[in-house]
Amino acid sequence: MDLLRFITAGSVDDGKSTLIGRLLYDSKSILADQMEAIERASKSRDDGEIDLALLTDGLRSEREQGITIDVAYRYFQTPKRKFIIVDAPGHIQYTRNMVTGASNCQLAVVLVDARHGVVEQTRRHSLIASLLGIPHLVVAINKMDLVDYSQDVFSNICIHYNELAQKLDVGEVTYIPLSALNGDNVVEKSANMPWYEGEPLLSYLETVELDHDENLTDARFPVQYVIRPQTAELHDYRGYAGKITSGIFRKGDTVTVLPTGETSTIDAIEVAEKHFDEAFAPMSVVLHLADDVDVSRGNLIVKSDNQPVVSQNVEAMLCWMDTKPLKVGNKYTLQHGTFRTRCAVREIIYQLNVNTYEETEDVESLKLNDIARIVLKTAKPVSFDPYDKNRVNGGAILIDETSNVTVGALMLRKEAI
Ligand SMILES: Nc1nc2c(ncn2[C@@H]2O[C@H](COP(=O)(O)OP(=O)(O)OP(=O)(O)O)[C@@H](O)[C@H]2O)c(=O)[nH]1
Repeated sequence: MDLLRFITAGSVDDGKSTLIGRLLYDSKSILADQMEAIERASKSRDDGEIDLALLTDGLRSEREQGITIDVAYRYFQTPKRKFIIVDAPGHIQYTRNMVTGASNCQLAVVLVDARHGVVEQTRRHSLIASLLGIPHLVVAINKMDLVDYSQDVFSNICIHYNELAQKLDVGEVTYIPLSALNGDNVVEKSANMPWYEGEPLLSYLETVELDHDENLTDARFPVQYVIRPQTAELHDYRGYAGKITSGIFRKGDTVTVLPTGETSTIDAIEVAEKHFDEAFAPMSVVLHLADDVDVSRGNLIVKSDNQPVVSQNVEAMLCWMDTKPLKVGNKYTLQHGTFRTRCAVREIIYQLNVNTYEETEDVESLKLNDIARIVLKTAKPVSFDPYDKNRVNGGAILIDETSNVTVGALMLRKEAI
């Protein structure tokens, strides 16, 4: 069964907790003891209704203990698919939370309160979803019960959002009118909105096509370990262990080791001591090469006829996640897959206004949650693909050298001149 990993984003009080609660409740993914606890807690309410937000928030506070970055993960399953909901709470540190949670999501649910329409947070969340290259976007227009389930209200928000989406590089956008509180169009199709011809949220989540999101073209294998047994009879054995992050490798393929550029062919592909003729992302394998080339941890093995950019000058979009500002000239560690190198901030090309999407030049420093296009100079060459072509091999992070904390998320774009 396949797995859909999605993030929910919305301003405080748009109804995110209620929506997640409703999804879990109506799809019967709540454990019996959790259900009893919620029913007990809800009894104290005047209307005696079950408070679905209690379920989500209860789980959230459990998960938050001891976690520095504020993202909670929730799992549920229907007969059709498994789901992981990445729940990034909507308060102040939203950019950082959303970036942290969303980088490997295939879908984002952006909540909009039907009474308020597109607001600042909607713009910010949509921008981040677009920067992170999330291929599917659901605009969930919630609290439709408070606007008399009006088709006009829904259509106006869709038109307004569409204008915004034009300015961004967002993938597929789907609009769903719903009431998380009453359950309209969450799991069951709503009788209150007969004018809506689309599916309820859950059926959309169950059926949205995910296969074409996989990058099967660029074969990329970051080396995690070199395996070199010391026993005499195995003295020829040398394998490279790691996880294929994209594409397909076959026995006999001509490959190049980056950044050195040495070339060889694949002699064998091994998974749990069995041999295979081919392997693809996201399999963990041991590759054997025909020649005794120099390979170490952090190197990238690729097919020779499809190579990434290899450069020490890298242009990237950056989400800054530290309270200490980033300044031009500052030095950090860049981590790209299994590869690490020191780097310096060469330039801030522009800073992006997260609400108007305008670009400001002549910026010398960035503060927490800022987004900018920058140039890094690295000590060793980085072997990367543009993020919009390959999310795994185009993503990287910046680490503070003294505290060892992740301070920035990078979407690598191209070689800088
Ligand atoms: N009328 C109506 N109220 C709703 C709906 N969805 C949520 N609410 C109410 O809106 C308020 C906020 O809902 P929450 O689910 O707590 O909001 P949230 O966005 O999850 O907030 P945080 O996750 O805590 O940031 C609560 O009082 C909900 O009962 C809806 O569809 N209709």
